[in-house]
Amino acid sequence: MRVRSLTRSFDGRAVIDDLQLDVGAGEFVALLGRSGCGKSTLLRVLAGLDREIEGEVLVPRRKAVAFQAPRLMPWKRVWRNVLLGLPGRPGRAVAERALNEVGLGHRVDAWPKTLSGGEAQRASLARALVREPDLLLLDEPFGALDALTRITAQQLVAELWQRRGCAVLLVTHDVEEALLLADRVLVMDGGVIAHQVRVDRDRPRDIADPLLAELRTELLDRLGVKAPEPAVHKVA
Ligand SMILES: Nc1ncnc2c1ncn2[C@@H]1O[C@H](COP(=O)(O)OP(=O)(O)OP(=O)(O)O)[C@@H](O)[C@H]1O
Repeated sequence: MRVRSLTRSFDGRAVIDDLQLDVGAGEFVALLGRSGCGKSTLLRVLAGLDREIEGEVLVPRRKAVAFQAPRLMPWKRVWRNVLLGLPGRPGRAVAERALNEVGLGHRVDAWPKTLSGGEAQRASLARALVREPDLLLLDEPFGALDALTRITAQQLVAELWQRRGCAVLLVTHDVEEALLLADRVLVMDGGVIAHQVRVDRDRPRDIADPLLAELRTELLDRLGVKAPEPAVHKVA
């Protein structure tokens, strides 16, 4: 994926302002930035949902996006939601395969309102996967989940990425999540990618790893947040 001199303005104000970005095939990139800095705007442009732009955006034809809110149609069963908008007339088996892949094989016929938050997010991921994307765009997909569900969902995304080999661009507010998952972490500020770090570590990663701790401090500093002590997870 290649973005050159991208500008997107609202009411004469450039939210994205001459931004450059490259994401390699199969690369996992996380995007951080203060609230309102333009992360979602960038993702919408990359997803092809917003074309009122200047500049050059080259993204794979096969791409898929999942948002923080799963956006399932309440009047369609889960498997039909997964196939929604897919070209051709894909059969139920296609949806079943994707739902199995995200651990939701037992909820194929469920109605969306009967799903938990984590399950709905999995359904949303399945809907992205049936598109067999070369680029998966994730806009805070774990933002609304409780801590434990969130960790499971993060592991799932890591697994899917490794299995599928697609590039991922993950928008998140969580510096630790970015460091645990991504090859590269970007900080958006002033309408551009203002800073980036490479996370040169095998997976699974440990947030207590000194390199990650160092990068965490660097990123929090860039985000203008004073680094709190790392959270200690205790099991009683
Ligand atoms: N359709 C729109 N019309 C006018 N302004 C918009 C529109 N979409 C986004 N903006 C503005 O663009 C700026 C960036 O918004 P965006 O949602 O991309 O930020 P964000 O970094 O994703 O924020 P958050 O982390 O809080 O989700 C904000 O000031 C927002 O008000």
